[in-house]
Amino acid sequence: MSKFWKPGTEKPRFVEDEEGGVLFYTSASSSSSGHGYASVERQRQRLPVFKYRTAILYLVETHATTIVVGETGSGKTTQIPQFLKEAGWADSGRMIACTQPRRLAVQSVASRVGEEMGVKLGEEVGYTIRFEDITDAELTRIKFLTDGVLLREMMDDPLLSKYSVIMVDEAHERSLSTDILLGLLKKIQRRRPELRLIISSATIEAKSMAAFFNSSRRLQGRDAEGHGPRKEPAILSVEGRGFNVQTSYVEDPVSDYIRAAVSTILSIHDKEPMGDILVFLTGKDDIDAAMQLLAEDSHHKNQGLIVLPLYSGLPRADQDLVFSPTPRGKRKVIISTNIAETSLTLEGVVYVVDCGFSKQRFYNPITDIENLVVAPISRASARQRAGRAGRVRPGKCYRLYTEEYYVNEMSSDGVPEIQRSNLVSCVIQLKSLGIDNILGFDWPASPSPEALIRALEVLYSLGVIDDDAKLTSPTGFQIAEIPLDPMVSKMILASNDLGCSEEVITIAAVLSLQSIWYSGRGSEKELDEAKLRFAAAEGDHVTFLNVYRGYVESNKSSSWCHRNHINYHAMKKVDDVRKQLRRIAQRLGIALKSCDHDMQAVRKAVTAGFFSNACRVEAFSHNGAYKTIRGSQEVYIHPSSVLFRVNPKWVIYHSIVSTERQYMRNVITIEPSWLPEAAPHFYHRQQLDPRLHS
Ligand SMILES: Nc1ncnc2c1ncn2[C@@H]1O[C@H](COP(=O)(O)OP(=O)(O)OP(=O)(O)O)[C@@H](O)[C@H]1O
Repeated sequence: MSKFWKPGTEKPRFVEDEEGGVLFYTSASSSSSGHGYASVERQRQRLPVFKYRTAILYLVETHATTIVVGETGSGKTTQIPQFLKEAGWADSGRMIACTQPRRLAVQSVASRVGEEMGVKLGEEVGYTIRFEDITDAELTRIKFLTDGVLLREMMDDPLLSKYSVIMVDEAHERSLSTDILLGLLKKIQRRRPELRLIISSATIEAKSMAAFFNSSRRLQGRDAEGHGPRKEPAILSVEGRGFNVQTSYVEDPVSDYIRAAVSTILSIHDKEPMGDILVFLTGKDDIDAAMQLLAEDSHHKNQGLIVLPLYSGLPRADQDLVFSPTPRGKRKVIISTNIAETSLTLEGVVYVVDCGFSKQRFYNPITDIENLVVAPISRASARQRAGRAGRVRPGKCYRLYTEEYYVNEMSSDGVPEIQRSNLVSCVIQLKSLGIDNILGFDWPASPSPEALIRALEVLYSLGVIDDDAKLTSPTGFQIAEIPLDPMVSKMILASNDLGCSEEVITIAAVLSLQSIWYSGRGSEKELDEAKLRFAAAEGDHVTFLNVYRGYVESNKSSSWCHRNHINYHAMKKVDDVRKQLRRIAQRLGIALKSCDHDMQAVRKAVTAGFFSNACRVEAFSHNGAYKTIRGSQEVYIHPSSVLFRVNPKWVIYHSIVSTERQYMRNVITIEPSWLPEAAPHFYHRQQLDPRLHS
């Protein structure tokens, strides 16, 4: 039976892995970071992928699809787009695209490549992520972008005609957008034989990728005259990795990975030479808890540590701190979610601490609930995490799980996101690109028919598709054009008739961020008090409106935000997203109108989009339990909501997070009679009436 490490009793003890502790090797010697072009050029030439330059260019020239397999740190992301540019693939106004599953990776890889090429970011090298476009229509030749943004670009340019080569990076991650993209790119290739695809993937996935791109008979060989690229994919394996990363495992399983991570950090700081530490935990709550524990360290082993969080909703200024050089004599500790798992190079990082878990989406089509659940990572993820050390010098990785668990129990790859997600956004995207037979679409990994049917049902109820499952005009086309979750887009459309588009656009902008509150260490009480100053009886959405109004009345002042525990950078982002959404709304013919204080209009607009997330409080519940109307699932209001402990009878939630319970985040009160009005097919009156009288 496994032994468990008890927090506070002893520290986790590590053993090196049996292969001599060496996961990665290189012939290159350690180097410090390069400043100036010459040293950057030397660094480029040391990367394993450099030796394959000619082979890569030959394969891209002669094959429609090239799958490049290589270890993390071999230089695929930063070098291949440059090789292509140097070889002329971006001449005559053409462009090279490189997609990433994560926004942070897009930004950081683009700035690295810009630096290596000695050009200003946004000119020859640029990037686009949702709501942020740092490219120049005339100048940009290499463009980094999220796979989701490339999918959006297809709405205006279905054949992606401005790109000569599209590199889909980190394809093994099997993100939802990557899988949709791969299916669509395969289709585009038939219409544009001159388009070249490069799929960069970890070893295990390469064969299935090749099989996918090879799976159509029509794709084999060259054209009738023997011209053009070969249509069956080429696979190139890039041998060689970054620097040595010595891996250790705990001897016995740990029962509390946050405490184990903190004592590992302190022990590295105590015993190991200088070098930054990157710690992988699962989410902001974990990160806050670990930061708190580090701050409380009574033995003062934390002296000289600069502790920084890293997660997807973090404001840009805080993100920049993570990438900034570590002051002399100090050691940075970056505590991150899995957003730092792939494609990132954090120059100072020598040590990686991996808790072995991440937050993952799981959608249940029966209950129609998509949860973010803390679940074990795969071996592929663990290797990616270890690969964040050893990028510019040798490193060490401390895994907070046993080697036995890593070898025998951890799954080799995770389940593709498409098989564990709500598919509403995915279906509308395909529909808007004219793909009507969703069930027959050529997916790299098939989604479950139940999830597809659920998505079609919700889209039908939203009025996005008609009886023939085609996009409705104008509603369906309008919703597809707004770069937001279709439910949020529907809420914006509904606000037109309800005369509250200004308010609803503000709410949509706030919901597009993770949080607008500033939750510093030990300031939970002050944050709760600040929230009370804005709290609205109608719920969180209306509270956001109060905050935004206050922000505008303060002349968008940073000190006002500071005083009220509101994140100033988040508010600036809200303003920015708001401006973009207002422009889109105007283009779609939505009148920009304010309803002033008529919050019923706002609540009805939210209901129009989110009717499928309606819940009713349990009649005899003393602990604030709710039941979802559609799936009869037990859910609770999240403690961060202004309606926590208020427990109004009928509510609608924006999303669910699962910890020990299923918690509703961002909750608003509604009248039950609005549900059948908003979605008559979804809610029949008969279904609701008995509950109304209970
Ligand atoms: N910002 C940076 N500062 C210093 N060196 C960097 C930076 N970005 C990349 N490098 C160097 O380039 C190497 C290759 O990075 P690149 O992202 O191209 O690798 P990769 O093969 O795509 O790996 P991954 O799949 O992990 O992203 C890094 O290991 C590092 O040595």
